[in-house]
Amino acid sequence: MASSRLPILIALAFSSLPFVLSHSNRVMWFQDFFPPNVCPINAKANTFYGIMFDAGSTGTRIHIYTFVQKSPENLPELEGEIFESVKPGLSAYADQPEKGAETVKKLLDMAIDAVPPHLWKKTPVVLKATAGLRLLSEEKAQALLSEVKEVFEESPFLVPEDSVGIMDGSHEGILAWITVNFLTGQLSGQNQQTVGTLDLGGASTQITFLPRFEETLKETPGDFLTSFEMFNSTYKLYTHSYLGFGLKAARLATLGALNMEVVDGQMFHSSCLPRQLEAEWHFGGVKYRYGGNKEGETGFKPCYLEVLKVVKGKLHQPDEIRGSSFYAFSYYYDRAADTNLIDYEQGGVLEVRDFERKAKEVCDNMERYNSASPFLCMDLTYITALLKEGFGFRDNTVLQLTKKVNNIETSWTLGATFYLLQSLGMTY
Ligand SMILES: O=c1[nH]cnc2c1ncn2[C@@H]1O[C@H](COP(=O)(O)OP(=O)(O)O)[C@@H](O)[C@H]1O
Ligand SMILES: [Ca+2]
Repeated sequence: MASSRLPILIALAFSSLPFVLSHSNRVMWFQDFFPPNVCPINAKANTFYGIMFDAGSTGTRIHIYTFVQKSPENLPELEGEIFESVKPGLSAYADQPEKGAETVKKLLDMAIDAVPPHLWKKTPVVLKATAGLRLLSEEKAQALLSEVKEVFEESPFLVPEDSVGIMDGSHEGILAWITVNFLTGQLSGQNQQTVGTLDLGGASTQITFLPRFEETLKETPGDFLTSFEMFNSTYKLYTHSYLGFGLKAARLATLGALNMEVVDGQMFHSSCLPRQLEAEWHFGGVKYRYGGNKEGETGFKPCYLEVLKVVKGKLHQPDEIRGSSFYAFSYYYDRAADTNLIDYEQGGVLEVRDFERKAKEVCDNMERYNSASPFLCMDLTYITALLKEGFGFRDNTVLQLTKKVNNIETSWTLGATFYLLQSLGMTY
């Protein structure tokens, strides 16, 4: 595991996050962990762990973070991460919650191997679900979550209150922003130049940035702005999570199948798909049949018009972002890597117009790209439309495509772990 030696500098809680414990709780926890007069001396003795599950719409992932407290007066440092994932996500087990929880158990077994036994009881484990569970009925989502809670309670780890739940979409954006800006060193020291973040999941998408202009704050709807404190600064972030605008939900919307009572055998067509295609697709526990326009048009132009209906006028467009550059990950990264716009391991820097160029290339030569994924044309066209017509980015807006920084995944889970540890008094 590579050591990134990054001090945890996230010190305070969101007023809106339900993570705050009483002061007395915090002190107790801390005393238990580092009893007075028994100051840990070697690095091993002062290592601690945090386990955060991301129950995403397309997969479940475990992030096991290792931290080292070098000395009592210094802030803990992030030492590394163990990451593993399984597909499909919990929402695919909407009708078999026990089976869904088994996938979590398999991942949790990794943590049993990774965390030394004497620290199990002091290692917190938390699972936060995102858009996949948000889209399920309350009853089905709760059934899944309570099975997961049971798995946690049967494990040897520390199970805090609220250890299993559905995360608010705005927290998803803010926590990812904290992760990226922490990993890139923007949250410490002087001359902070924070970067905005774009996350494209399967079922929802988030945009988050720190507005620089008073004008942006004035023209932004109140529920797109969240304040929180870190060190002695207050950050007022612009963030929004658009449910139903993730890449896979957008496929359904483009096909006209999103939120539809799908009749058995019903076929959905699109000009974004290879003409002769006829196939089935399972998403969120529902089976969809889809195919190309056998007789009608196919290719980039008609596809863009179809996709445009999904995004046009549906998203707030802050003027300020047109000239800024953003970090983009998740499906932005995956689709850019799939089409060699960036290196799969290294990531890279792109402009919005690169996605459009690639979308044209793929959509106008659909049969050639068919083998990789029949949805490649639709996905790239959606990304292009989302960036340009949805958020209002310019053709030359720069995107930094990133999967990992210092060998740590760029995921909201790290930001969430900071808050978890904070709430347990393991950082200060
Ligand atoms: O920690 C991570 N590392 C790498 N990729 C991730 C991680 N978390 C999410 N992803 C990416 O997120 C995308 C899927 O989104 P997800 O399943 O989280 O949907 P949701 O956010 O709408 O619930 C995929 O591109 C997947 O590779
Ligand atoms: Ca996600």
